Amino acid sequence: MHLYLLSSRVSFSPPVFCHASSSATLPFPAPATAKPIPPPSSSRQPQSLKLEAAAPPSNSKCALECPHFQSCSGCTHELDLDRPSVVDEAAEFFSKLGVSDFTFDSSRLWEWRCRAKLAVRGSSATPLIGLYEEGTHNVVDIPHCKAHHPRINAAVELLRKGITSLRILPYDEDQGTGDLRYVQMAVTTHNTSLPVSDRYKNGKVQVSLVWNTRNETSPSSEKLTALAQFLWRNGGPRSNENIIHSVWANFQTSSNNIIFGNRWRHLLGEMDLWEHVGGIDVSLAPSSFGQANTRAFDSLLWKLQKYVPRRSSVADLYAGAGVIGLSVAASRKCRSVKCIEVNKESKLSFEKTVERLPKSLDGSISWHQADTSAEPLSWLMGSEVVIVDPPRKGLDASLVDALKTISFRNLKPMSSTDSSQVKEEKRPWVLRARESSVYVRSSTTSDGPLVLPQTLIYISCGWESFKEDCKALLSTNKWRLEHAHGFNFFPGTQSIEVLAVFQRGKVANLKKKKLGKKKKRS
Ligand SMILES: C[S@@+](CC[C@H](N)C(=O)[O-])C[C@H]1O[C@@H](n2cnc3c(N)ncnc32)[C@H](O)[C@@H]1O
Repeated sequence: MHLYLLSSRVSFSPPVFCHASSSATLPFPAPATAKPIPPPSSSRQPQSLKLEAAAPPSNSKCALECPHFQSCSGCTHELDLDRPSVVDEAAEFFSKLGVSDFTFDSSRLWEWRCRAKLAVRGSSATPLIGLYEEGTHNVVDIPHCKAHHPRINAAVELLRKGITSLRILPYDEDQGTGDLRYVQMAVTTHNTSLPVSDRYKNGKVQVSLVWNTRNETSPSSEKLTALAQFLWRNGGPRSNENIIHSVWANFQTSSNNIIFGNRWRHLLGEMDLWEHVGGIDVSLAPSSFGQANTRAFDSLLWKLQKYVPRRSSVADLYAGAGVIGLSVAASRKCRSVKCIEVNKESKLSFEKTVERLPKSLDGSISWHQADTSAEPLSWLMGSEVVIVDPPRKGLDASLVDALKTISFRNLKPMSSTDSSQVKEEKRPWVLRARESSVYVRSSTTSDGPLVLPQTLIYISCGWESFKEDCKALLSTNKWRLEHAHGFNFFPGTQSIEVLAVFQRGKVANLKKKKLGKKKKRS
């Protein structure tokens, strides 16, 4: 049994052609014969390509064929969706660092986006629902977006009808007036009442309406209720469309560019959105971070799990709702997993996900609301494996420094945050953070501070910042880079997701050590 203690710390569809192979790992480049791929909505197995530096360009023509490409800022390239050119650069980068196993996994090339935040502008008669035109604040309508899960496009059309028929006013940025500012569409593709092959295409959409009032008691809330009911009546489970999972409201009146305000209200439908990735059921509240490409994220999680030793102790930094940490807690039967995340809204989703973990797990699991840059050492000490998944800008400088300098000499500061001395902590910000932590106690105690991280797993969505962080980490010879993999998280862009595995110590030292041991034995 898990015991919770809230306690201290912180459509246009011309045929598209693309290389496709059922083989899991192919030498690159793939065979030159192009064959038609199934329609984008069908379920496809991920491909993993083993890449070498300076691989010759692929003949692949995996084309986006999106009618909005010229105007919308969402996608930056139309061809070779299966292999953005940054992959060659990555292969070369890792090869120079001595990594020989770099692979690139591609899953869905179209209809991959299961989470979208769209601006709502224009007028009630002609609403614009989409992304900004590059370099402007002009919103481009993208009803036939090829990256969106088709149910997102269907929900957007329903919303458009609702706005028009109920005369909802889209937000006017210059005046600060209007009702509806943004909409977030998040798709769950996990419906166990359907055969596995039908689940993805039959996803349901959690719609979050960002309303331009302080709260639900404001005069325009009647319109909000009417819009939610319109969506539910025409898209909910009793409708012919049956595409809406739930409707939420977020209240935001700020004049800045921040999409969401602090106040969330569940309006209709199921409260919890469940998805299944990395072998576990995960709950994703609309206010928590969620990965946009569900399928690619699932592939990454399965790969990542192999690099976490069984029964190890793990720290998951930049954890969101703890999906990565909890997935390894279950698959690797970890002794302890602690998740650290700055957004307090992720806590509830973490707790719900924990509730669905196998009851047989006996490791300790915790989630802490904290800024990892504030006292990074306190989160690193005591765990054998550290997983970092920072935003696009990369790791906080203080965390890079801590990773570069961490040694047993740092043990003293750690003891001051030991739970036996909680009463002595007087700093109000630390005490506040402690109050928002969640501990799942178990028969196994977590490691003490006398453990230093031996494995660092870096997940990156920002290639440029990753290269900088990687060079900084390797500069002191405290870490060596052992494995690297790329994942096609954002087809149509030059962004890839990277999974890099570092081990503590430099290669030369290790060899010396092994030689030394052999000599002693002989
Ligand atoms: C790329 S997301 C990864 C989330 C999570 N690993 C997942 O896959 O669902 C980065 C996360 O880091 C959090 N974050 C950003 N800066 C942070 C900081 N200084 N300390 C802790 N968390 C931070 C964000 O709120 C966000 O949830």
